[in-house]
Amino acid sequence: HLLVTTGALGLVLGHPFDTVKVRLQTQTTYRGIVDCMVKIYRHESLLGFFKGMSFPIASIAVVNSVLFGVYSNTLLVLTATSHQERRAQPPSYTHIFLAGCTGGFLQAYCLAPFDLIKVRLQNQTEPRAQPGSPPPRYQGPVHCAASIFREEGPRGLFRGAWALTLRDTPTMGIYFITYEGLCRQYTPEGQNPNSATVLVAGGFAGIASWVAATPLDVIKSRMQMDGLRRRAYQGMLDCMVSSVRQEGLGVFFRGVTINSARAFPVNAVTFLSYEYLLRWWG
Ligand SMILES: C[N+](C)(C)CCCC[C@H](N)C(=O)O
Repeated sequence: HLLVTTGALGLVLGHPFDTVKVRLQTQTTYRGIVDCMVKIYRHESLLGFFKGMSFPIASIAVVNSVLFGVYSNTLLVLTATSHQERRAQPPSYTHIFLAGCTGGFLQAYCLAPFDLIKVRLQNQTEPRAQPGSPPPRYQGPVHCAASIFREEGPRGLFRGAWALTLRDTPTMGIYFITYEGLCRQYTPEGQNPNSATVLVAGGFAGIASWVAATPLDVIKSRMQMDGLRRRAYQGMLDCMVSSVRQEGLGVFFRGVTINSARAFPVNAVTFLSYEYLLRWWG
């Protein structure tokens, strides 16, 4: 329950940052972080920052269980040491990286439809239902899922899933390597890292992996928005090429600043609850 509660809390607090990131990556109307925040607040009120939040919250438990479950089981298979023995016999960084990649690969498939609906809802700029004004295209997460299914077919729900998988497979390896590396650096041999170490290592793991993930994150978000009206991109490669042509190489780092600010607290609490769970039940 702790994993679920703190994970959800981190997600709620981090969501406004995520919304600004997604808008900066997929829309050209904003000049920067502050401009985007001011416009959202003016046109959509505070509620605008929380669009698309319910599905990520509903799915975080499943997605994180898949990620951390696959990660620790892959490590178990690779190293043949249990959780209890792990502090005495720490796994190699190669094994950590491979286990992280495996976890990232499998969680990406669970995440894909939820992430798609989140991005579509976050990009709706209409203010909340006002009498007289036309309603937004999607009325909520379930309506959004049903509309995508109807308009774009069942495969439509997996739009951008390939880019998401490519984004997450190596960067989840980086995520766990950074976390383990920092923990080992600041923990005496054979001991468990203390809470402060876990928080800081988790926070930096979040930042490091998100910085590495940003180029494909931009492409992923753009692929997910494609198909809404008419298709603009032939595929992932075409999306990359035309984005760079139109906006320069800087396009690959859209939203990296605001996303890093979000990543630190969110991933600090994620790893803290992971460590507590391991110690209680591991
Ligand atoms: C691998 N990648 C960098 C994409 C994500 C790493 C952190 C995932 C975490 N649930 C979060 O929302 O921050």
